Amino acid sequence: MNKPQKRKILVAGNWKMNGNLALIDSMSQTFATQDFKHVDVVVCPPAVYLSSFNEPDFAIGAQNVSHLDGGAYTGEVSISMLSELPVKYVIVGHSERREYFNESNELIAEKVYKILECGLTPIFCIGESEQIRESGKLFGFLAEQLDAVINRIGIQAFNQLIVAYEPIWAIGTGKTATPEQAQEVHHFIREHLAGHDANTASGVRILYGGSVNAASASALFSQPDVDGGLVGGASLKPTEFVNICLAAEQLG
Ligand SMILES: O=C[C@H](O)COP(=O)(O)O
Repeated sequence: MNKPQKRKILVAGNWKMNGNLALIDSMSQTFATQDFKHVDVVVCPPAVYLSSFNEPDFAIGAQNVSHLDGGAYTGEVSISMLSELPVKYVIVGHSERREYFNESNELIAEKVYKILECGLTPIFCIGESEQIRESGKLFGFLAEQLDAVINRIGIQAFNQLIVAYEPIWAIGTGKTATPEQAQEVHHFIREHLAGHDANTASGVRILYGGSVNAASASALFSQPDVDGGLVGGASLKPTEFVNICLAAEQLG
């Protein structure tokens, strides 16, 4: 099924704390031979490499930003600093930030606010652990994550951001959600947003993340409410990542 025109498929590669100058080189060379028209491609390298790409074929995203504006905060990077770089997107709320750096729903909502205020596009991640899913609290848990942003900024924030649904049990495990599992949750997310504003809900792009690879991409991205992917491990392999983007291109 083709996506509505306004929901162009987006494929974002999140390198996490991986990669080096050699990977930037080989990724750029691999993409230089491609011409994607029906898919937006984003590469999110570690912060030190955000200025190292000279690649017109994909956009650049940061993996994190501070909620603070500037000052004596060793190690932090502000949104105004990112906005001086060729950065269009910022991942926010990734489960690894929530778990290892204690980022709360409220802090994440504040970061989303800062990113939007500066005119960049948040890739706002939500997702549940296996334990939450098995306890039957899945939808309530995801609703809380969404509501933190709605309460801080309003539903209109979702006109300018991208949601990424990443079940934690599928991240880096090789255990991809089935297309049906992904669709069920993406549909819930869209319905939840529609409870606030139907028009906003129908336009928001919702990516799936969790062990996406070239073999699983097409079935996932062809689900009616799945508008692309946030790809971790497979985005570190240029040919595999291009093949995921090609699968998306064919659905466009
Ligand atoms: O941000 C990307 C996700 O955490 C997915 O990672 P993965 O594709 O390695 O499972």
